[in-house]
Amino acid sequence: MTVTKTKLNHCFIIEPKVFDDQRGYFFESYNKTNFEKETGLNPDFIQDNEAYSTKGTLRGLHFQKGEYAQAKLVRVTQGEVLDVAVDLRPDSSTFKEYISIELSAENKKQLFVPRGFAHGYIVLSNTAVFNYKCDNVYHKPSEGGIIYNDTTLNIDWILDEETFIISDKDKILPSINDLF
Ligand SMILES: Cc1cn([C@H]2C[C@H](O)[C@@H](COP(=O)(O)OP(=O)(O)O[C@H]3O[C@@H](C)C(=O)[C@@H](O)[C@H]3O)O2)c(=O)[nH]c1=O
Repeated sequence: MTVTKTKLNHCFIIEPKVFDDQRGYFFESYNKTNFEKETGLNPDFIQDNEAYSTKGTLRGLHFQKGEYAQAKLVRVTQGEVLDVAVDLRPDSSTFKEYISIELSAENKKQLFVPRGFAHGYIVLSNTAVFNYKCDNVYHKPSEGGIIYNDTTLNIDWILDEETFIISDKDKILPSINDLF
């Protein structure tokens, strides 16, 4: 696997080594030992999630607060998304900055999103299956979020906003400056 730093501290892009042969391909989608060696981090992943969405679906930007904060290792197993991570750690030199990266079943890239970040994605292909590992349990009362069209972040979600499919709860999230 190859691990590449992003401009956000502790947020890494992971590219697995893929073995192709006449049958198809094989790769290790997660290897704890190599992950820890290459990133210097040791998240204890305890939950795996999967979401299916259609084109234009935008989920985010989400986080869990306090003791229920979650780090996530995210990837796409069918289709393509634009994935976004926002640094919400006030003591970080990249506080209120974000990165975006295209994750797809084809490029097999993964993004490690640390605790203290907001995370979201939009589906660019007709459909997509999104998979991720979390190092903390889901806890609804601890949910928090930032509105996808936050004017401070000014994220380019690539697709036409009129086509976005967004949950009612995500349409009324606060701005980053309301939170901090
Ligand atoms: C995230 C989650 C949701 N649920 C339930 C709650 C709800 O009834 C249903 C759908 O939940 P949501 O609308 O919050 O799903 P979704 O908008 O896909 O939420 C996810 O978005 C991405 C961007 C993330 O980063 C994730 O951490 C998570 O917040 O699934 C669980 O049971 N366990 C979970 O871990």
